[in-house]
Amino acid sequence: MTDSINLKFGRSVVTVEQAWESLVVHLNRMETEHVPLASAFGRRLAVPVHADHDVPHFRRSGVDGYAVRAADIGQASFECPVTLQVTEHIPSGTMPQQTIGPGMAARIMTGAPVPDGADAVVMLEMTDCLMEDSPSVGIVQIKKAVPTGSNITPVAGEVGVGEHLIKQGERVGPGEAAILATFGYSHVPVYKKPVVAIFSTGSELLNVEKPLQPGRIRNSNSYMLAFQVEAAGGVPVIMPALPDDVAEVKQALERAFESADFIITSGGVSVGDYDVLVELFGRWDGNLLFNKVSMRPGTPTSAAIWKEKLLLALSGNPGASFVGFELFAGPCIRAMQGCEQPFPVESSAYLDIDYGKGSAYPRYVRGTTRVEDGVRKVQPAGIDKSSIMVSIKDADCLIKLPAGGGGFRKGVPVAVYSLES
Ligand SMILES: Nc1nc2c(c(=O)[nH]1)N[C@H]1C(S)=C(S)[C@@H](COP(=O)(O)OP(=O)(O)OC[C@H]3O[C@@H](n4cnc5c(N)ncnc54)[C@H](O)[C@@H]3O)O[C@H]1N2
Ligand code: MOO
Ligand SMILES: [Mg+2]
Repeated sequence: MTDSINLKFGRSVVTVEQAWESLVVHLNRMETEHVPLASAFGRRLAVPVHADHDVPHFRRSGVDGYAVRAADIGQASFECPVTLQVTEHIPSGTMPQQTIGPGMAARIMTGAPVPDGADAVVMLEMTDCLMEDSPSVGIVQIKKAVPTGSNITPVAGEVGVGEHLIKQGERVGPGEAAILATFGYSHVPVYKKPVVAIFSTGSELLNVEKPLQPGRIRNSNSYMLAFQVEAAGGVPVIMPALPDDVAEVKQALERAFESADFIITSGGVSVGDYDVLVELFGRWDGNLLFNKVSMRPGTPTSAAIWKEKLLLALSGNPGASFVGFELFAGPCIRAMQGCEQPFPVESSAYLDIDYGKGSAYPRYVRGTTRVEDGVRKVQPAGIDKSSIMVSIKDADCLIKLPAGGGGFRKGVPVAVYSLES
């Protein structure tokens, strides 16, 4: 009992940044697996990607037209076109058969290999095709002079062999998919997604399908957290909500640790009589990393290691759970999949309202940004209380307000952490 009282009231506080440091050293990288490229969206690469060939790997025409020798058409104009002999037609995907000599041209399509001897391509609109009686022979009139190199992408003009293209740990999005496909990754080595068990604690919680009962509420945090897990790239597993019973909570967590890579709980971390996580940490046989963070909401956020796995215990108030997840759990899920910079990145915006409340600890206010006349402005997404659930949906960032007494005036620049959507 004395221990748990100490844990409740005698907690030593760490900063958000110190909490980050203590978390990263205890995170385990996930194993890797190969997934089909079409299923790799949002996954994190387990290897760096280098070019194993040049792009393009042949001299590529950028337009539909005629491949020519620029010197041959140096005097060409609409009034005085230059006539060239057409040697062949080159569709995309076929190799030219003939070298372009003086006085010759080849009809060529966008994306096709430029024949040897040619050093420019003239757009079709600048030409007149004459005597096109056979597919391979004809005469063309060129009505415009173009400089050497026109409309040709040289070999390696986009990417040279050996070039580093994507870092290990980067998330696969549309641009990465294009690169991976270009270099033949039909299957992509990625980190496995961490399986994240989500427990809400509290005897007041009703399952979502249950009718309301006096004094009881439906469990909303588990679903909110599950979607946050998905957005961060993990696999959420919503576990049955736990009553305020230490033995039951301990047993459920120990069982979950057998299959989950990471456990998140919400509720039961404050100083209340039934705050079970505090009781549990009081007799914890693992490593307690922190149990108080200098932040609002979520001051009693706690983290512990048990058998090399991480347990993050978030405050039960919905706003505190949401913010605690974004500051700590999301980064952990990203780091477990090799993300090099998993923590929120700070940018800035101008505060769009007076914010009256000072705070003993830095505040991480759920915020909504907008751009007006090119200026990024931000304001709280709703009533800024950690018990308020309904405005979480409007938050696209966290506004970081430093600790201090006086509040903040409209128009001051503030630090903002954008939330991944
Ligand atoms: N004497 C003090 N009381 C409180 C303090 C304090 O410093 N001294 N801190 C307050 C702050 S701040 C927070 S945040 C909460 C933290 O509470 P717990 O983490 O112990 O969470 P609970 O007591 O279990 O629940 C708090 C609140 O949130 C509701 N809740 C919990 N789980 C869910 C869920 N899954 N879905 C929806 N809502 C949930 C719960 O019903 C309570 O209303 O403590 C303050 N008190
Ligand atoms: O610290 Mo409580 O977690 O503000 O909302
Ligand atoms: Mg409580």
